[in-house]
Amino acid sequence: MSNLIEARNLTRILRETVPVTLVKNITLAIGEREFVAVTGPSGSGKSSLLYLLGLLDRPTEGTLFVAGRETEGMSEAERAAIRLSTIGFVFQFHFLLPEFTARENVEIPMRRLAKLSRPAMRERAGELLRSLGLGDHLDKRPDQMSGGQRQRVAVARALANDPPLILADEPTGSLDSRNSEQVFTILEALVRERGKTVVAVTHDLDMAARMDRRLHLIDGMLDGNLPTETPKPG
Ligand SMILES: Nc1ncnc2c1ncn2[C@@H]1O[C@H](COP(=O)(O)OP(=O)(O)OP(=O)(O)O)[C@@H](O)[C@H]1O
Repeated sequence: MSNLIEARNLTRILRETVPVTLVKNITLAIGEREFVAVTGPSGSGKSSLLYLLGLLDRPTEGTLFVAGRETEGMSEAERAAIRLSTIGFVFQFHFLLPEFTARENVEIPMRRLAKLSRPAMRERAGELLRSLGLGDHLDKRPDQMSGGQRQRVAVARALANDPPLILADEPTGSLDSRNSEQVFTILEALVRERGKTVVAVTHDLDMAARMDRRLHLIDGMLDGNLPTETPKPG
């Protein structure tokens, strides 16, 4: 199994008047078809780690390979190209563009990648939304949908360019329990049925317990400095 992410001694220090260490000495590998939770107390560096792994931020020290490519010497344009094709993001808040329909929001990353024809993009956006139970909402704008529906549109948008890796920062953090469960089930199905790797920051320890692996952060460091392995079911 090849690794989608390999990080060695990843450290990120903010050079403020007083330096702030966001994450420190993180070494980890995440393979294909893994469902990984990032847990830890508030302020322990979970979001900071996810941003580094997603090439939204650069480490101060250490090396990071994403999909087999060393990222350190990359230009912003190269990093953006990898993000677009290899990584889908889901955040706590949906960040859909309010003036566009669900389908258009899902088409936007496809337009940026520009690999499909316009009709094929439209078709694929519709298929993705239907597969997430949103067939009746293709032409609705975000303000015409519920919170749970909007977050499912955000998941469809993350899948737009068929990336192998989905990074999610508290994807159920602003949802009620029923919608949280629905979004969790969708993320799980992305791994089990579509072969994606999902790495999700969560405060919800019950959810984390249902994932394959937990990366627990304390003060910016991995607990024990080793990923906690648990046997996979089956
Ligand atoms: N731009 C910044 N300037 C100063 N401190 C920062 C900045 N960004 C993050 N921090 C601090 O770095 C630490 C890690 O933040 P981070 O958001 O990664 O933690 P987290 O585990 O995701 O927290 P939460 O669970 O509350 O979202 C925190 O103590 C935070 O206050």
